[in-house]
Amino acid sequence: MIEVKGITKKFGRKKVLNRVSFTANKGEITCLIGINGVGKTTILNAIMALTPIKEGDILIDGEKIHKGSYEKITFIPDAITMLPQMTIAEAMQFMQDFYKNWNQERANDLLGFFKLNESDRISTLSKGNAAKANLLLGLALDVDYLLMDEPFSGIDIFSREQIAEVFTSHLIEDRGVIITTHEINDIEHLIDKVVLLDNGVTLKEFRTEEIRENEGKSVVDVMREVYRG
Ligand SMILES: Nc1ncnc2c1ncn2[C@@H]1O[C@H](COP(=O)(O)OP(=O)(O)OP(=O)(O)O)[C@@H](O)[C@H]1O
Repeated sequence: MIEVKGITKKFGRKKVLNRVSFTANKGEITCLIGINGVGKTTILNAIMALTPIKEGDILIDGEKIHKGSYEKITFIPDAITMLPQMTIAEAMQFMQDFYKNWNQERANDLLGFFKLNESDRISTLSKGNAAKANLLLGLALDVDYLLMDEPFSGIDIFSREQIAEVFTSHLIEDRGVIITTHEINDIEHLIDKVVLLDNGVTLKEFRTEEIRENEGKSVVDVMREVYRG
């Protein structure tokens, strides 16, 4: 389990996160939702120790996060970070050389799943295929937790659907996933848990199945209540 406990982050005088807390379980998809600029990426960066936090703790499987924790967790940014002149095959080779937990078998599975051509250069990929190649490079790592920043952002509906399918496939297995989004519609059915954020605080944290079964509400219903109420 990833436990984010009361983290506070300031950029200059601006407090972006104000004691944000939530948990994300292994084997589940947890979605951080909030409008642009609410601090979703900053939370993922804080978990990855890419940005220092002022207060609070982050625990992974009960232990305070430390250097060794990053063998268990990976961050998939919202855009591919490989050099544009690389082919997908070269990008995969780079990952294999760099990370000892690279899983070539899963990478090949993902190539087929996303119908990507490994001889294509990154610079020539459509937005949708670039997003898929980006996910492939992260999902092929053998880690217990995957953090994904806006994996559905700016791509067409068919690519979104194909990316959504990967979440219910064997390619995710029993790993824990945290994704950020401001568009919930396409992916509501995939999500186990939702964390609603606003003004640097956690407004509400809930399990989708519970609100569906107990209150007959969708995630969007709860969002309307919380954000407009
Ligand atoms: N390095 C930085 N220096 C100063 N301010 C920053 C920095 N990074 C982020 N911010 C500010 O912190 C706030 C939260 O940014 P963040 O990128 O975490 O939001 P977000 O919810 O991920 O937004 P989006 O949906 O647009 O990606 C924003 O107001 C942003 O301008």
